[in-house]
Amino acid sequence: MTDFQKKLEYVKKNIRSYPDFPKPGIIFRDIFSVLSNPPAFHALKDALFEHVSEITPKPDVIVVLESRGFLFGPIVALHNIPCVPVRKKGKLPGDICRQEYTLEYGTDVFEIQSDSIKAGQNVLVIDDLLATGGSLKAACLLVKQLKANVIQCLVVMELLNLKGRNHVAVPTHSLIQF
Ligand SMILES: O=P(O)(O)OC[C@H]1O[C@H](OP(=O)(O)OP(=O)(O)O)[C@H](O)[C@@H]1O
Ligand SMILES: Nc1ncnc2[nH]cnc12
Repeated sequence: MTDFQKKLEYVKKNIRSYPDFPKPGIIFRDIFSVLSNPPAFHALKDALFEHVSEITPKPDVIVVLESRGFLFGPIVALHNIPCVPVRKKGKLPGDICRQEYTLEYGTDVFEIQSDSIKAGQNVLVIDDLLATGGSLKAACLLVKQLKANVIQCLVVMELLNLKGRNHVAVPTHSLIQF
């Protein structure tokens, strides 16, 4: 096992799981249990940095998804990559693009500021978790509305049984799988 894999095993061990939350049948994977454990959070930060430093071409922009994506995208943005938020409806000022999407437990609307990404830029989309893929799919469609290219979607955790990556039309990487 490489040091990189050991780090991720350690992080995975520190993710608490809550059966039947927020609805019966769903196992909630609580990423905040990593943030409350500094060695585990450091290990995750190192793994994220290592992964992103190997992406070619280097992304021009990182798009982060509200709200738990906001925990990790800005850390990676410290590689000197501009960081742009995708937020839930009604929270962003100025001209916006909008995309409705479905979740493992509901529906919502994502928005991005129209001038936040330039046409043709290479974008890395970051979120905490891939479940059904609805959120990443919507984020990719928003980037497409701005005529930019998603070169990769990156998540900390992927729920393999939901096969969400089949709904995301771009290369998708997860650090930890359940
Ligand atoms: O692959 P999907 O089925 O789209 O699900 C994944 C999304 O669901 C969760 O966010 P949620 O909308 O619950 O919001 P939060 O981050 O604000 O808690 C999670 O943080 C991902 O963004
Ligand atoms: N099972 C799950 N655990 C944590 N966050 C989620 N978001 C969507 N599904 C989730």
